[in-house]
Amino acid sequence: MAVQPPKGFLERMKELLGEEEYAAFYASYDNPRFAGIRVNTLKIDSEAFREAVPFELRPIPWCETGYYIDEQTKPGKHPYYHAGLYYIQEPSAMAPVELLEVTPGEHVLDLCAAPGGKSTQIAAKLRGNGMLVTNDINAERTKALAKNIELYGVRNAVVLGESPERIARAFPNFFDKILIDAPCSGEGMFRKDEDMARLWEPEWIRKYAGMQRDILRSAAALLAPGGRMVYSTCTFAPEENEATIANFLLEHPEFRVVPLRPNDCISPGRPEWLEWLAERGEGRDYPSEIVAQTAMCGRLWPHKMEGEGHFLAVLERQGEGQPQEEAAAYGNVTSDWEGGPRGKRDSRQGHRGRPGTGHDAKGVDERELLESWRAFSREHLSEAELPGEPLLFGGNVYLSPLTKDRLDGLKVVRPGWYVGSVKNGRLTPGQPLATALSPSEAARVLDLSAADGEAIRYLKGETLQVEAARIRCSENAGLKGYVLVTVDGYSLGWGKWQDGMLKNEYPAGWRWT
Ligand SMILES: C[S@@+](CC[C@H](N)C(=O)[O-])C[C@H]1O[C@@H](n2cnc3c(N)ncnc32)[C@H](O)[C@@H]1O
Repeated sequence: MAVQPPKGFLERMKELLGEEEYAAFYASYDNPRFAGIRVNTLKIDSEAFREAVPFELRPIPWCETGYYIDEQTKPGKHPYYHAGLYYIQEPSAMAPVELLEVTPGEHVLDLCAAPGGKSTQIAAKLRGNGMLVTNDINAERTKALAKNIELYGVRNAVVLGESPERIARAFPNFFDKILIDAPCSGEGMFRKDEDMARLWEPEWIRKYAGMQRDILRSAAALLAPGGRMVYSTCTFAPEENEATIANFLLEHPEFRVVPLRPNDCISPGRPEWLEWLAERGEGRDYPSEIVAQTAMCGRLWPHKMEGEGHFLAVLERQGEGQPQEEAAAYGNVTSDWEGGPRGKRDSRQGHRGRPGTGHDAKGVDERELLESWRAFSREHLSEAELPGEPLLFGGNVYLSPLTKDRLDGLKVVRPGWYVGSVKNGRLTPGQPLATALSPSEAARVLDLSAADGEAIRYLKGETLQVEAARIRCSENAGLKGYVLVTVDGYSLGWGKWQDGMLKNEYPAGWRWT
């Protein structure tokens, strides 16, 4: 057996599943774990991806952009990984976002998001239109979340490090879709993460169930009428799954479970386990219509499909949805937001639109800084208008899908797409500007090849010898200035060319090691 699950856990599972199913469940711990990658369609479409990558790919049935891979291929050791073309993700973890049914233009919240696997999946579905607010209460974990948002080229995300209650106070009824990938006792991850198996304690179940109920309560207040949310865990305990949903439905009659159609991969919820809990004095009796709805939730079982254990519930809030056409354009939220999630904004107010109106906390003049951004755009970017509201935050310039006042009083990790920092009136472009730019949006591009090792040398931070003829300049752009470095056409970072040498601007913390 590759991993030995805790004894107390196995005893519970035997009681819940019964002898026959338990035998199959237990045997699944003899199987190797499954590894997966998901295509980042913000950067490359699935067909081009299948042709480009050297890995053997096998489709994951529940995620159109997901593939099983052989872990031995080391997917993290390829320049395309550094170009953000794919995310390495456990296959079952790709299911919740598929059920959220995100469409471009929506306001989406990922409430428990770090390190950001599901947020990058949501962002790909938004295709740059609408807004993703991605949050995690753990400050340390929001660093990885912000990095993933940046590596995967997401332009329309705000990263928060807040409690769900405080977000609910700031954004009541604001979101069309919410993902609650809840903190849980992690019983479904023992095969993937041996530490989880070693550390697991039965007390965790009750502790996490309490947290999940609080988080769901806030999520309900954040969702617009007619909106949808998906609740997911990677644990088997009914206290954290069917019982959490039953309690939620009891408290929130305006919600109903959207039935999941069971198939070869998704098994139904286990309403009978509510009774099992009640008999042990650890649950309660629920009205029959609530019990029936827990059967419409989904379970992914390691003995029935190729992935780790998960629980899924799709919940819809009754009521009229907001008119979708108002959400269609990126950044259409006004600063004088009132009486509803969306206001209209003159679409001409793009990033060259409304000027800054004061000084930031460091006393820096916003107008001056925003002018530096405009000057940079003229010199180093092509004519294309980039989306979002330019705003100053901590001395850096961001393009944000929200206006600054909407974020007042919240713990903001990134108020939007980080485009650069300003020193002595000049903007130094940020790495996230490069990763989210397409080559056609940059004034100068140097394309490296993944095949000949030059891209890896760039990713290691080396200075490259580059003939002038290799730099592709847009009309009116000279060779001097920031060069967008790409690998086979996909953005990696910045460089600066002079006299046959490319000075490497790839950040030290991102380098190939
Ligand atoms: C299952 S993990 C999320 C994984 C993530 N969705 C992904 O796909 O990469 C649960 C996360 O919830 C966070 N968390 C715990 N309590 C929270 C709370 N009260 N509010 C928001 N996030 C919380 C944890 O820090 C943890 O990062």
